[in-house]
Amino acid sequence: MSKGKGLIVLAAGGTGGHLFPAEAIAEKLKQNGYDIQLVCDKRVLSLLEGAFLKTKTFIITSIAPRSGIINKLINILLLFFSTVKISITFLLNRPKLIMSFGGYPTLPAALSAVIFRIPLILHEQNSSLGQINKLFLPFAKNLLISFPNTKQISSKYIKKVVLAGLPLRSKIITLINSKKPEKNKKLFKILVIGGSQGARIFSDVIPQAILNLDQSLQKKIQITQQTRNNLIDGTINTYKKTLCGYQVASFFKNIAELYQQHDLLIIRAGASSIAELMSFQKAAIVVPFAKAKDNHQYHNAKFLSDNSKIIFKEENGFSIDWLSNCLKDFLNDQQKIKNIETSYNAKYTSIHINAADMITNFITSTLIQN
Ligand SMILES: CC(=O)N[C@H]1[C@@H](OP(=O)(O)OP(=O)(O)OC[C@H]2O[C@@H](n3ccc(=O)[nH]c3=O)[C@H](O)[C@@H]2O)O[C@H](CO)[C@@H](O)[C@@H]1O
Repeated sequence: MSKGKGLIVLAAGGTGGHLFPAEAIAEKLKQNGYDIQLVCDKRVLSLLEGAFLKTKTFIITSIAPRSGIINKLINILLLFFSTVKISITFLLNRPKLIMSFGGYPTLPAALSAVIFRIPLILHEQNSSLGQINKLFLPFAKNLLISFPNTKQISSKYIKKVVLAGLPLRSKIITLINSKKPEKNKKLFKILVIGGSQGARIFSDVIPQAILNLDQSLQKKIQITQQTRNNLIDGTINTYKKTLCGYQVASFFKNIAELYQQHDLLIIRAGASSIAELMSFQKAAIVVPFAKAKDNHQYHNAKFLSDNSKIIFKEENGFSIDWLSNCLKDFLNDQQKIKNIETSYNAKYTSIHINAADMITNFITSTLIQN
């Protein structure tokens, strides 16, 4: 039973890219006296932290989304059962509002919201509208978008669309607003992040590119790399052949400190990574995941490269030779880092920093109007 201002359900699943923006909103809504419930799938359970640690969580059942008709049928059946279960909890708990962050694990909560006529607000993290958000847009009260000119939104629903930005967790905002640490002039620090799940291409290319450099340049590099569990040993084995300093792990919880401490980021173009990069205004090489649905990472990276001088490199051009030359250029002229850091279009550098407050106010006023 709700003790505070009422219950709000947040639906997010699949990856950190969906879960972390929801966590940022949960923090704010809790501070504002709302009770929160989370609907997610089991793939993100290991990522639950902060506001979600003490939040009632409803786990929807599904299997990994693979191609093949049998897999699809099983998933449809499991999603149907989850919808029935969630509908029952909605009947018992009567949430005031459902906010859905897209991805198929949000389907049961969004569908239950439509069935019981509970106000539904959608949040789209990417520069291109995802399938599940597209499906529910006709029924939703509003669609909050993270980037201007988000693609794939039918002009019929344009009045529902509000540019809100991508909410960042408070532990990240605190560091964005804090004093930058002094730069270590002797070392060139590189941070490699492949989204919440790591990226194979970074383990295939980056250690070899560093090995290709002269030893005098290798010595100047300190690299912190996130990669998949099964790639950690291979990645470390190549770094052992170089003279660079290295740290390799499958996930770093202190991501904001790492952004602050490093000179150059090599990252995928997941929406949260892009929003964090824009907010920290770091030098970066951005390599979109070519198989992302509707090529949404390409569009995220394109928006960023249209509004800064970051290096936008598609997967097919991200080769060992190309990266060795690129790193050589940075090591020989570190002014290049400064040039990128100062190139961000000021119009968009604070949008994501303010997004959690903006969205919380939006939800509060939506509830007052109802
Ligand atoms: C492969 C894929 O399709 N990924 C999608 C997924 O996000 P995915 O989780 O891959 O990527 P995002 O960049 O959106 O989010 C990653 C988040 O994890 C954090 N992080 C990452 C590594 C680490 O060691 N520590 C850490 O804290 C990052 O700071 C960031 O907040 O959903 C996003 C939102 O719909 C999409 O834009 C991405 O394209």
